[in-house]
Amino acid sequence: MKIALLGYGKMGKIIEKIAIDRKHEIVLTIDHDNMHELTVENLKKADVAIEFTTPSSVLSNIHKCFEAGIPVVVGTTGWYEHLPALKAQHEPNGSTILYASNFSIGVNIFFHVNKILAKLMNNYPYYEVQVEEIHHTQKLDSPSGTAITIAEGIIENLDAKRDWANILINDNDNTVDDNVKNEQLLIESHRIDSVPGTHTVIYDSEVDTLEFKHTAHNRNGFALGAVLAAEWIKDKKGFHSIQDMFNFSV
Ligand SMILES: NC(=O)C1=CN([C@@H]2O[C@H](COP(=O)(O)OP(=O)(O)OC[C@H]3O[C@@H](n4cnc5c(N)ncnc54)[C@H](OP(=O)(O)O)[C@@H]3O)[C@@H](O)[C@H]2O)C=CC1
Ligand SMILES: O=C(O)C1=N[C@H](C(=O)O)C[C@H](O)C1
Repeated sequence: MKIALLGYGKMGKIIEKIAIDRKHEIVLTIDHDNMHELTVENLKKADVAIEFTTPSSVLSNIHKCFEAGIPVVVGTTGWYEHLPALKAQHEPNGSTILYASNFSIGVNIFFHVNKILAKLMNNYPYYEVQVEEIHHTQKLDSPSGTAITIAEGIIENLDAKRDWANILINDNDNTVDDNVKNEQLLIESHRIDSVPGTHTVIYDSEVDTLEFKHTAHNRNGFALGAVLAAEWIKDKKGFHSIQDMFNFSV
């Protein structure tokens, strides 16, 4: 499969290696300093594009891929508020995209179990729930896309929570935000050195604490998931989330 790589940072470089190991060919690599090469003509040389850039560039990159008529796998986070409008405008034209706040298999299992756990916790209202995410200090968006997906999974299934609120906590800052209302699910974001991504759902009561946690040891799981997604989407049409690719059952 011929792949166009949009974004050649921490993720782009690992994706390149895994794609080559899986016998794919990288026919175009776009980074900040050669953006002029991101043309419809160049994109048409690829079967699929994989996009891991920044929240401010992702939308225009998606539009370029749609214009070129190639499917695009999007890992960039921090842009999902534009998804409904993008879908309404482009799905009817047969444009193809697969997006995920997290491509790792472990996190997608986590998403699934998180929903089941939230439903169960309706029976135990004396537990207060909170989401915590920890990422490296270069991360541009907060809360993380993964934390938002986790929060949405809880809000869909736990009657006590209606929406989420975020606080970004700096090292050694124990500020508690009084503005978070009872019916809001708190997402606490921490930025520490080079942490690849840690997410925890915490149910706390007076007598005990229940913690459900995913820790990424490195970025390889995200990158492999993105290449698998590119293989999956190559001959499909329309708007897909990664849930369409995974089919969990027990
Ligand atoms: N869904 C998932 O599983 C995962 C998602 N992510 C998300 O992916 C995104 C990228 O992460 P990461 O690789 O760690 O970030 P990096 O900052 O390491 O890489 C982003 C790269 O994109 C480049 N870039 C900036 N603007 C453009 C543009 N217009 N076109 C092409 N390239 C551009 C940057 O160049 P320069 O530095 O010169 O500006 C940089 O090299 C983030 O949004 C992150 O949250 C990350 C890991 C997993
Ligand atoms: O920026 C990152 O690094 C990551 N971003 C994604 C997110 O926002 O959830 C996925 C992963 O946690 C790493």
